[in-house]
Amino acid sequence: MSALQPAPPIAITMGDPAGIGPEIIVRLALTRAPEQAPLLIIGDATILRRAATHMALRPAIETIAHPSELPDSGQGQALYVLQTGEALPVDLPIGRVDARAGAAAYAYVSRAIDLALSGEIAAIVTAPINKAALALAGVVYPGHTEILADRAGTKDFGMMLANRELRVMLVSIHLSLRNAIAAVNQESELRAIRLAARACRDLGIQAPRVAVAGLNPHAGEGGLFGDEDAAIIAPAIERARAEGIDACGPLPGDTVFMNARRGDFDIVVAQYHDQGLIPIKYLGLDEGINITVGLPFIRTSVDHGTAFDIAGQGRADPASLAEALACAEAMVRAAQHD
Ligand SMILES: NC(=O)c1ccc[n+]([C@@H]2O[C@H](COP(=O)([O-])OP(=O)(O)OC[C@H]3O[C@@H](n4cnc5c(N)ncnc54)[C@H](O)[C@@H]3O)[C@@H](O)[C@H]2O)c1
Ligand SMILES: N[C@H](C(=O)O)[C@H](O)COP(=O)(O)O
Repeated sequence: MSALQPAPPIAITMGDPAGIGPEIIVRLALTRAPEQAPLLIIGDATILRRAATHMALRPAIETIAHPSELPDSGQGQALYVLQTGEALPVDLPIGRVDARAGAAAYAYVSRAIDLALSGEIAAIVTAPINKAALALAGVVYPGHTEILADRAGTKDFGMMLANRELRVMLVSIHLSLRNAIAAVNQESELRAIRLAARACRDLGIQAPRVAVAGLNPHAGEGGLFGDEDAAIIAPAIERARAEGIDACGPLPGDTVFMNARRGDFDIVVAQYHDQGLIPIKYLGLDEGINITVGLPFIRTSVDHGTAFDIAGQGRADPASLAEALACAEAMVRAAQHD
């Protein structure tokens, strides 16, 4: 896109209406400067108004039929809502798994994907969905990432979580631990290493240093604790190195994140969901974000879930959503200058 053309707006999907998504969106809007562009939300105006009322906040909440109706600037603290589907009942239970909420959350993401694929929005930022509610609504995908990748028609995608101290790319995402171990093969390793290097380059790191965490304790300790590290992961790293990627490992999973955090590596490839996400989330949910790598459009997300335990109490922190929006804005600017 030409640097002279304004980019289309970024859309935030509201997430599960019974979770903290609506309240962190309202709080985020009120942290913005009035001269900024207003937020475009794909969701439900009734539920956003309810969240604002619970918190005794009064942002302007307008509904629109298309992103092109969004004012350019001057209403930074307003929420413009692309209402998707029937309005939900104002007494929809808060903090509970509900099939109506799961179906609505899925509809918001689907609408966002349509708009991103047609170029009518520049990026998608997602507030959290609840996977149990999604499943109760009959949605077959476990999470956003799988929905986005399938709808975008790509199998070459990955989940990256990042904060100011660490970046992590996962070899597998939403699988049982047993299935995640079974999913460790040379192709899944190589794909994750390539995506990790690509994600870093997209963030402006010219020669990314990629560390690969081992699967077994002490990366197998010479075969004493399993042979996957030597038999599968090490050869995949060699293949990545032959392609020119500065990859090393497998390194013991219990210390590789510490080494990356002190600056030895730009990103760590983690062998399964919790191996990679525990170090990120342990540093705090407020700075972390989730980026889907490999899509034909930009997607960032909060690093936390629907937090049903505090939903409706006005205590949810919008910091991760603010970071996810800021990251999407930076990625849109970078893409404009490509
Ligand atoms: N981006 C996403 O859509 C996303 C991400 C993670 C989890 N989830 C889903 O969310 C649901 C609940 O997951 P969970 O309970 O494991 O994790 P969670 O992140 O919802 O909650 C974990 C803990 O962190 C707290 N917390 C989370 N976000 C917070 C915030 N913004 N401010 C203050 N405290 C916050 C919660 O109160 C809770 O104590 C699950 O269905 C899960 O799959 C969705
Ligand atoms: N694995 C993510 C996490 O724990 O933060 C989360 O489930 C979100 O995944 P999606 O972005 O695919 O919904």
